[in-house]
Amino acid sequence: MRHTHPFRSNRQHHEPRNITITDLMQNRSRLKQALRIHRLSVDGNLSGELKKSKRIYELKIPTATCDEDAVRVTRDQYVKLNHCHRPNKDEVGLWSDKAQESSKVAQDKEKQFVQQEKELAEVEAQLGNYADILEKELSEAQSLNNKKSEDVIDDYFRVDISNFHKGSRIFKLTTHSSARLYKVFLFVRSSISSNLVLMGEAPAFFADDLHTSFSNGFHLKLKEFETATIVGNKTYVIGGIDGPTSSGVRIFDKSTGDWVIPTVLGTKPKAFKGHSTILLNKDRILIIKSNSKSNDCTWFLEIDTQFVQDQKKKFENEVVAWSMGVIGDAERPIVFSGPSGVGKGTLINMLMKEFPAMFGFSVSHTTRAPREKEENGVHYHFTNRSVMEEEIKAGKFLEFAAVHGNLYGTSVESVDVVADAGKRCILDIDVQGARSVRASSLEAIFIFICPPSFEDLEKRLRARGTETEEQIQKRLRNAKTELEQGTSSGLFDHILVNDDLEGCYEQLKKILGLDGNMDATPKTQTEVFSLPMDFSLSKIDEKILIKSGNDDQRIVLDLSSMKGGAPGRTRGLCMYTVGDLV
Ligand SMILES: Nc1nc2c(ncn2[C@@H]2O[C@H](COP(=O)(O)OP(=O)(O)O)[C@@H](O)[C@H]2O)c(=O)[nH]1
Ligand SMILES: Nc1ncnc2c1ncn2[C@@H]1O[C@H](COP(=O)(O)OP(=O)(O)O)[C@@H](O)[C@H]1O
Repeated sequence: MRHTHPFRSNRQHHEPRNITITDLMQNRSRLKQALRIHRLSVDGNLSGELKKSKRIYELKIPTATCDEDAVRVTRDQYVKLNHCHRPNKDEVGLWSDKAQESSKVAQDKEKQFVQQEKELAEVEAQLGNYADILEKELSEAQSLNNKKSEDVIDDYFRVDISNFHKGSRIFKLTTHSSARLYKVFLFVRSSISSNLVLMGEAPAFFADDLHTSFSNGFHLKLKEFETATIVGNKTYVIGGIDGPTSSGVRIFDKSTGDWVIPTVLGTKPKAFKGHSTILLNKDRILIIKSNSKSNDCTWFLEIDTQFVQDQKKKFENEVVAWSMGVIGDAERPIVFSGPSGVGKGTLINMLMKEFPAMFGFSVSHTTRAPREKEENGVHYHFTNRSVMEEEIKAGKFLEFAAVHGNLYGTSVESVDVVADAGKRCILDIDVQGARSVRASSLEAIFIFICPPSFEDLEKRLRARGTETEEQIQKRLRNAKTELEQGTSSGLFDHILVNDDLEGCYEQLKKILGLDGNMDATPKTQTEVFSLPMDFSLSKIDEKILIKSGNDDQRIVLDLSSMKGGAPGRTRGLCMYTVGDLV
């Protein structure tokens, strides 16, 4: 039986065409010869689809796979890349430089962002270089084509540079059907290592073992522990085991036919095996981890919440954000603001000393120098401006502001750490920061502390003895504005005058409901139970039923009091087991 040549263009058919493993294997030696490829991998992990539409071919390769490949190749310092293009001396030098850059990047996080940008520019430049090489080979191939008749590979793919853009690792390849070389260059940029890896041979792409077919008309082979959730034109593939090279989330956009690696914000769940998902309100995906404890099984991937929409504008890319679900109604965080020297720190210390199990302090980042008794990681995370600016760009901060000539910011993590300890979070931030937090999903209580008079404030600031005269002057100047804004903006729920310290502290406790006889233990603790390995999820109103496949265990996750969300925790969840579902 004459086998149809899988790579030969067929001008009669403009239907999508898949290359099967069988095709590939049968043509292997010929391919290798024609391509001068030493190794043609037919790797079960790689799958893709070769689609023909008029004269445009698209090669789609699951990006997570590319990622892993990319990193392996990076570590091997390019040697393994030498499959289909024998690099010249300059190129080898270039790539080993790049490999060195990669380890440097890993060691030196400070330079990561700058490095990424630099590398991206280099990739773009290199794409230009390779386009020239490809162009040359194309004409060679065309002349070959005139000499030989049969037995040749007659599709030639050329990287269409216009399709290379940030965040996407799928490249459209344009065919030149008269050419005799089949060669595909994959240009892959790894977002984590910020290194790039270039040039592999065309991996095996095949379609005969695709086992997941989606109603929205594309084929996708999911890896183990991956789930796919369809939201309109987009399919969110969430990875169960999250390697260091993968964001754990990739999105297939049906309208463009492209895979997109989104910018992932928030603290993502640690590696887990197995999970189920269910879409909520089209703006977030609920993820329930298998084989986990009820206090650590619920996560949300926000895909179109207000926060995510705002971030999409900022990053000009697809954005998703993780938020961990917290069972129980964790108490609202408390934001303290007030001019320098008013006594915020003093009041906060009193509160934390009297109720150590109840409150946790959000340790801010700052670029100001530490004071004599201040400890890194306790009073502040002391950092420098360039690092902090990079981290701000990377979305690490819930809020940040320039105060008295320095940068200050609350990282998402600093608030999460307190919530994870089951404690109520206290933030000491300026008025600008308070405004940002008000606009966020943190749902805090806002308390502004005033001095009895400006003279008292000045006295306290001088008596503290931690600032130079110049710094004191600057703080006093800023205090005027802060006092104006704090007392008139309606931003704060409570305004306390710190005249007599003890009196002020009593008032504070009253606001927080701590004045009577009360139990000063955290209120978030609820019974912890285990979730099964296999279960199904169904949604009934605002309740999610988690039903075990093996036994009669039924768990209800009640989302009716759900609040908060990225960039913090999603709180107010209630989870309980039931015998019979009513
Ligand atoms: N926006 C914001 N302000 C902060 C943060 N941490 C501290 N601040 C504010 O920065 C200002 C200066 O703080 P600091 O240098 O410790 O001086 P102090 O106010 O005199 O104790 C104060 O108003 C703090 O409330 C933060 O993470 N974000
Ligand atoms: N009610 C008060 N009366 C007098 N001194 C106070 C009072 N509250 C705080 N102080 C003192 O004022 C100084 C500044 O207080 P601090 O808590 O460091 O202010 P902030 O954190 O707002 O900058 C400290 O030396 C503190 O002991």
